[in-house]
Amino acid sequence: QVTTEEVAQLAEMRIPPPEFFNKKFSSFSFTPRVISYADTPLAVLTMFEDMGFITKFRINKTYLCRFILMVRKGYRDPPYHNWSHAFAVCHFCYIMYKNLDLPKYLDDIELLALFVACLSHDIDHRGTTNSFQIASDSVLAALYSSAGSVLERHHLTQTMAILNTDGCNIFQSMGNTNYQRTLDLISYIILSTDLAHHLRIMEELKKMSQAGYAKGNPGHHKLLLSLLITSCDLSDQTKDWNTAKRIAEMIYQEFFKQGDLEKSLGRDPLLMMDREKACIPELQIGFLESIALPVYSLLAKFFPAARVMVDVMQKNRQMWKKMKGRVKKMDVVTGTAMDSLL
Ligand SMILES: COc1ccc(Cl)c(-c2nnc3c(C)nc4ccc(C(=O)NCC(C)C)cc4n23)c1
Ligand SMILES: [Mg+2]
Ligand SMILES: [Zn+2]
Repeated sequence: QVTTEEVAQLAEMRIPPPEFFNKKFSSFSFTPRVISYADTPLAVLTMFEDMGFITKFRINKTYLCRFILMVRKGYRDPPYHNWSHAFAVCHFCYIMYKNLDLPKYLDDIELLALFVACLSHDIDHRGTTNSFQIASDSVLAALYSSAGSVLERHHLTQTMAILNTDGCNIFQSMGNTNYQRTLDLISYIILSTDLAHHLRIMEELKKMSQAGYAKGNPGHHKLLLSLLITSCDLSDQTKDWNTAKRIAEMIYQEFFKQGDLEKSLGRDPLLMMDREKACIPELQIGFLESIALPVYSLLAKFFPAARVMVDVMQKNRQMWKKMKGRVKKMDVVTGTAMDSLL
């Protein structure tokens, strides 16, 4: 629960314009992780307001404040899958809204569902993967493993639980039809944050990018919503090198903790989770080439303005290649130096 005081304190504040946080707040190059944890609820309010959602959907401001604070509280503090990640993800959704012409492709209600889903898409994440849930016979696996996307189903359940909490239902001013459609959209979008789902629809996404988007085709709306939230989920990698590198290292902190846990349980972790064997530059080059670059290349096919992020990501890949080269050389040098020392 969040306290009445916390909610009142946030609700009585005037909602500032985006520039209040930074004059580049709405640009692709802005790194949302510079906003302090304490200021993020107000920044989320600013984004809701700036996209016109509060007026358009007659959202009760106090309910919205309570909802935002409850979602923030719903996140744990693993190295990567914490509230800062959720805030970065929803910020990227906001800058796509501001810089790409999303309303030309998606309905208002789909955009609202996308933004809300970004906020809560990883809520109560434990810092371990779906396969770890299943292998460790966790409570979540017991609940959801038959349906797949174990963690994502849990994030969805937690989101619905908050919306069903007194004074948190930000959609209550909607008519029944729109209300139900919003919940259905949030469900679909959160479940589609499972990378396995994204990999399954890649072929369909490519076909849609070749055929061209048809606004009259509901299937195209769903495919695009999946692509957009995956773009948000990976968006740290579209930022400057220092940000991209720092966040990638955070992810491997989380992976290596899981690898240590698996070793202590007598199991062999994946290479990318084994701190003794993983070569982060090599793994990141692989992730950028096989997953991240195709995501933003597809995005740029629908939204040419997104091209800039492909270029930044290519530069980051070059930097990983340089890091890889340096590590290899160092190994050789150390090896030689060691021989001469011995
Ligand atoms: C969209 O859902 C997720 C869920 C969890 C994570 Cl950590 C990520 C994510 N966000 N940024 C990254 C970066 C920079 N590198 C990553 C390297 C590997 C993997 C990974 O899961 N590899 C397994 C393979 C079967 C695909 C994920 C990575 N990742 C995205
Ligand atoms: Mg997730
Ligand atoms: Zn995420």
